[in-house]
Amino acid sequence: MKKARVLLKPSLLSRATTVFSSLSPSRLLSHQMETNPSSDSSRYCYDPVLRWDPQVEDYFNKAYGPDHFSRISKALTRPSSYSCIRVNTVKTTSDAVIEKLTKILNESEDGLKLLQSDGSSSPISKCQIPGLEYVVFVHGSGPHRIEYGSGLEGPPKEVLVSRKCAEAVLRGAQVYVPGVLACTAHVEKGDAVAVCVAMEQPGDDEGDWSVNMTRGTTLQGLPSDPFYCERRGLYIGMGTTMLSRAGMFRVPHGVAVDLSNRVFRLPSFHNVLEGEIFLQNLPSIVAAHALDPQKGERILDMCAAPGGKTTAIAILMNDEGVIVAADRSHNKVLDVQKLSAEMGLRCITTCKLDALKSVCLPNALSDSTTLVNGENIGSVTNHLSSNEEMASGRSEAEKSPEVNASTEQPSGGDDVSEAEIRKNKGRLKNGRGRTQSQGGRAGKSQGFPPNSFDRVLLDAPCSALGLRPRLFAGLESVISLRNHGRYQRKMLDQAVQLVRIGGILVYSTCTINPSENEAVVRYALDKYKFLSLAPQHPRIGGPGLVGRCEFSDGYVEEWLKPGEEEMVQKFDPSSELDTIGFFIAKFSVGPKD
Ligand SMILES: C[S@@+](CC[C@H](N)C(=O)[O-])C[C@H]1O[C@@H](n2cnc3c(N)ncnc32)[C@H](O)[C@@H]1O
Repeated sequence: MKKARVLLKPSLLSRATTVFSSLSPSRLLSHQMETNPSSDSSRYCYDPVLRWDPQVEDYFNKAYGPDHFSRISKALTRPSSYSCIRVNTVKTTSDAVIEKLTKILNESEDGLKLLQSDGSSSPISKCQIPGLEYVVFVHGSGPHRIEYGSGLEGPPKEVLVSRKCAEAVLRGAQVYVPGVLACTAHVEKGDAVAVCVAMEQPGDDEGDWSVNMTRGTTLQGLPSDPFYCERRGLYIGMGTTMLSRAGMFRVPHGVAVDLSNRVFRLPSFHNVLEGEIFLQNLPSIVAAHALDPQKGERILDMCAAPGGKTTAIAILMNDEGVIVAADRSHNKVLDVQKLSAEMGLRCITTCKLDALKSVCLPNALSDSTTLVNGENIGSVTNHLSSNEEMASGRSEAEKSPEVNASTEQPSGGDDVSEAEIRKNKGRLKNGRGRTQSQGGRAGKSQGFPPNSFDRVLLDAPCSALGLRPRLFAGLESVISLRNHGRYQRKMLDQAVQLVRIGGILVYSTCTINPSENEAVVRYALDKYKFLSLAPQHPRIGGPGLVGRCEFSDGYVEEWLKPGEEEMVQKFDPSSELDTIGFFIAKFSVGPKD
């Protein structure tokens, strides 16, 4: 087995000093206590410091103020203190779900720990926010102080896991075999081990970070071990090995460590009450409410996978109307289909579509062929109507007056022949457009005509710098953060065209980065004078950032203007709501010139 390389070469020390400059004084002091590891309580604890690119840190310090950004940065390293569960009200009720979850918790060891941690009161409660009573919270606990070395003369045996594995474990997952990178020598099945995290370290080139460790490395529990210093304060729990050391690096999957004593205790509801509940962050649920979808409407979800918001919207519409759930990735579209089928939602139609090419120009499509959910619907003589039908999953003849009333009919829609309508009617009766019957194929779309949706959700791909827990953030530079914003503006340019006059456009991201939030809103309002910010219900997030930021390279980024900040919702991970970082803007679409 190859030996792990020592990571911090002398030439890198100056950079490493910058990287570690934000270490707390107690952690700096504990660097000097390597001689007696087992008594070093500041080593065997969970006290991570999130690493940022220095220029990004500087930018966020300017945007939020250093104290506030330091609180945000700390909050990002912890999981939210509760799991948020959206109940599928098409299938069940929150009371029924609470009853079932209580039973599940009472019957599991982890669940019992949660019940005990909170005295006599139940860790399960209904959300008190008006309109969100179908959301259920299961409260966890932590951070807990864990005695890693109690009763031991030397340091505890250790299992070192990847950062991604650790982030999942902090959310309640088990320690699975593929996440294990290194382990102490002579570990047998049933041994007590401390689990710690291998964090990315700076590489030779600027902005280059890697773990740089061979999987299967043997740890000696000595300061000469790879990652010895870097593991300080990165211990996430104590557990029992389910495999010997050799087994951990031989078998391809399975649980490596049963982590019974965790820094954070959060119930894992993986595969529980499938179809009846969906684990979803609170701001994502609020984003679906901000769209305010109405029964019978036609909605486009431009970046839909895995379908969390799509299904939330479908439930708000009581599964009546049409939601086109699009995503660039074929496999991810299949995930949306699977989720919709599990939840028993029939109003969702899926398609593979690049959001940057969502708008089709009628003259470019006269002889094109359109696939819907994997089925060829033939040459499109009138693309407008065919796309409309694709979105609706039914022909014009089948539409209820309610749909027609709430939908602006694009001109030329009645050019479709009677024969075409009859043909499609028959096909649709057999279920075309129903996600459940697709058998693992995602239909391609060539885009939609302008003004063809009542509402559009653009839940844009983003830097995800609001997701929690996050243990590392060094990969984003100010340039990459700006580039995310550019990509999102291009998507927004498409979204704006697809919403009908009088319709609604919701833009959301799961990042704290103003370049992807306030700056995108500024762009939209300045470029499209027919857009205006609309009030959101419920509004539980905080205000957006007002002002601008001037960068050292001369680039100026404009954010919100006074008066606009209360119209958006910015979810701050360090606030009392204890959510992920998230941003929602809702636009009304006025007459377009
Ligand atoms: C933030 S996630 C969406 C989460 C989803 N709305 C939900 O609530 O479950 C962003 C999605 O955008 C998709 N995506 C990225 N670039 C895209 C593009 N150019 N066109 C369409 N989808 C894209 C990704 O595949 C990813 O699934």
